[in-house]
Amino acid sequence: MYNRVALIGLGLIASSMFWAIKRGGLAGEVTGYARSQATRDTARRIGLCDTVCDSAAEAVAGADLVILCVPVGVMGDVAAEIGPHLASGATVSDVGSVKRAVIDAVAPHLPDTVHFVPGHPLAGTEHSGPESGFAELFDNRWTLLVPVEGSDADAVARLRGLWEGMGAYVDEMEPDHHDLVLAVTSHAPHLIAYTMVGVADDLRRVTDSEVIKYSAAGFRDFTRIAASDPTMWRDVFLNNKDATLEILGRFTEELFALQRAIRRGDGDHLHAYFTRTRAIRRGIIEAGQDTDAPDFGRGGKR
Ligand SMILES: NC(=O)C1=CN([C@@H]2O[C@H](COP(=O)(O)OP(=O)(O)OC[C@H]3O[C@@H](n4cnc5c(N)ncnc54)[C@H](O)[C@@H]3O)[C@@H](O)[C@H]2O)C=CC1
Ligand SMILES: O=C(O)C(=O)Cc1ccc(O)cc1
Repeated sequence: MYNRVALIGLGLIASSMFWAIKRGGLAGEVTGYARSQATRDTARRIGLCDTVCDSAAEAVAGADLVILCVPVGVMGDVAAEIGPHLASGATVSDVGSVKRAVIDAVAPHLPDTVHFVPGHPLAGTEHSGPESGFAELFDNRWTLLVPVEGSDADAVARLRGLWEGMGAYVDEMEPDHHDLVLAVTSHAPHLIAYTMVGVADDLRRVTDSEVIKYSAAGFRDFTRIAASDPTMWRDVFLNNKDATLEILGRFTEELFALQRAIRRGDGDHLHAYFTRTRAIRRGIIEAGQDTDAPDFGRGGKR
């Protein structure tokens, strides 16, 4: 599908992309670059990328697809570094969890001769680094492509084909809408998990290790999410500030209302609220929107 793909930043997402590209035979050659020597050494040792380059400029030279797989806060710096070395007609994409800030940071550094098609795979784990990737990460998960004004339709279609080849379902979305949707579905939930684990840690003196020993599914999931990479998540919140603050504002209002219901013993309020939220989960399943369901994607449910 592409002759030469360059992956910049060799962590969870880039390494998963590499293994998925190899699994599907989707590119002639894959080059890679990471800022730290240690990451490049690890990548070479485990056979991650056909060629690991010692500079970003070298990695992107002659590539017809370049994908920025670095934390959101450094996307602009990396774009400035590679801009002068991009091949004419190449597509530049990214996998950042935030889209508007990345577009604003990256676009000014790209020459007019390349196509910019931002993207975001809605798939990940709490692990990071070059050894954490696996070919199946994107299987049956959504990837959102977020074309910018003037994005070339052929470049978008070709990139869609690559993601589908890596096992993903693909949709397109407008950048600000993406950031609001992700604030609800991913960014605010991560912050809530971080907070809950922080609260448990503050209580450590009182609870000793019982919180960990007896943690039921809910808290266990929070600890998994709260183990995610601190640099990545710092950058997500600093770069999706408005949407995250909007959602957290609504969240705290609802939380206060539930808190008051508990204090007042208002069981009706609690029961009505939990009934409504249960219907949302059932709605996801009944509408055929659960990508984990065995028949998802068949029978026109997508
Ligand atoms: N981890 C996850 O679950 C998901 C992450 N993303 C997004 O994907 C991107 C990458 O995330 P991960 O692969 O999880 O991160 P990671 O921490 O596993 O890897 C990031 C890589 O970028 C390198 N790097 C950092 N600064 C750099 C620079 N200035 N120049 C070159 N390389 C640099 C690091 O050395 C590392 O190899 C982020 O923008 C994140 O928001 C998207 C979907 C899921
Ligand atoms: O591990 C999890 O539960 C995740 O939520 C993974 C994830 C993290 C960040 C993204 O932008 C997309 C997916």
